[in-house]
Amino acid sequence: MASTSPHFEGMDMTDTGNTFTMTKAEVRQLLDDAHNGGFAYPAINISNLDTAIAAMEGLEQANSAGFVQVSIGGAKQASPTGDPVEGSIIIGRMMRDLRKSHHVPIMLHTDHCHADYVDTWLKPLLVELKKLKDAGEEKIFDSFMFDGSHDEIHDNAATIRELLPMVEAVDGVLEVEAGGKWGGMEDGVADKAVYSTPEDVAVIQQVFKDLGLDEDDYLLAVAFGNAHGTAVIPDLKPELLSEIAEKTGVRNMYVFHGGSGSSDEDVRAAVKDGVVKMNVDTDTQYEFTNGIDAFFVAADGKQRSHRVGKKYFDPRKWNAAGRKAMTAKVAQVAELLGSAGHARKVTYRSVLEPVVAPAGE
Ligand SMILES: O=P(O)(O)OC[C@H]1O[C@](O)(COP(=O)(O)O)[C@@H](O)[C@@H]1O
Ligand SMILES: [Zn+2]
Repeated sequence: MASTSPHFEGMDMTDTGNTFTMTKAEVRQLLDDAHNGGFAYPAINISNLDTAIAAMEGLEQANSAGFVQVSIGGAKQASPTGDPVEGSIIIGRMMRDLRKSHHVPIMLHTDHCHADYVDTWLKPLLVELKKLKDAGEEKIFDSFMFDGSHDEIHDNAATIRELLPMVEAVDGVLEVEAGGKWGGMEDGVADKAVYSTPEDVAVIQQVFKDLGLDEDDYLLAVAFGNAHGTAVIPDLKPELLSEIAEKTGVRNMYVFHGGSGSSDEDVRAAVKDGVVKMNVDTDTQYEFTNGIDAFFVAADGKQRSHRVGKKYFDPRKWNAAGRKAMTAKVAQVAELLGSAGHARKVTYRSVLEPVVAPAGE
């Protein structure tokens, strides 16, 4: 039944009955906005309260929608026992609460789950999230990434086939990767650039088609010479994205992994060639820590004095400096990606309202 979105002003769409948080249909709408508008969303990795606030504040300041995401490393860090499932839920609930203080659409995402972690992270997490959903708890994550790019393409496809119903069951969107055959520089596996092929992408597209989904229902990372971390990117070929779209006959919702360290020119070219989401971790980590570093340089050693150094050694003070520097970087990424100024106005359920629906809602 067509009705107005509970969260986006003036948006006509199918009402999924989910009055809590962003629906899958709304995520799809945001991706469509980016593709049609020729821009991409920042996807910022976070690992704690301060980095989460910095990511969300940066998006808000830029008036940009975006993704805030947690990797397995971030999730383990957030768990007192180092369990990534527990950590994802802890940090996911925190992110869900934090975004309610903002007015831009913020999608909550779990980042890179390699095939090796599917059984210990993504699958058990999806099982737990379904239990929480069935108990009436407000949705936590909007999307999930499975990275099967290290596997042979049909093994990659088989895992996607297994995961999709589990992701659908929690109203989520799946991000997948049709990488160079064995991963490569993009995932820190090899030291040379790798490139996805239209044939590999077609295998992945078929999995979704078979399940009645189209290319706007999922996110697709491909290897086009990109690299995670601090690696320099000498052989980026953004034009490969357009080429694959043309050869496979569909536009694809492309994701740029390892956005850090890319030149502005390369990023703009990738967006022009169809990227709608760009992951950034290393560059925002760098800004956060450098903000803190500058704070301590200015403190000039006073933080070591128990008697006079309180306004320097108080963790709130130096974390605030890191947060401020990272916020500015996130806003800058949104400007570069062109998403700044394009956010739909969003209304989240208040953080003061219960996260478990009263019976009958
Ligand atoms: O393992 P970490 O440090 O949490 O970060 C990993 C993440 O970095 C991102 O690729 C972003 O890449 P950059 O760090 O190169 O910006 C994520 O997609 C990736 O999974
Ligand atoms: Zn990747």
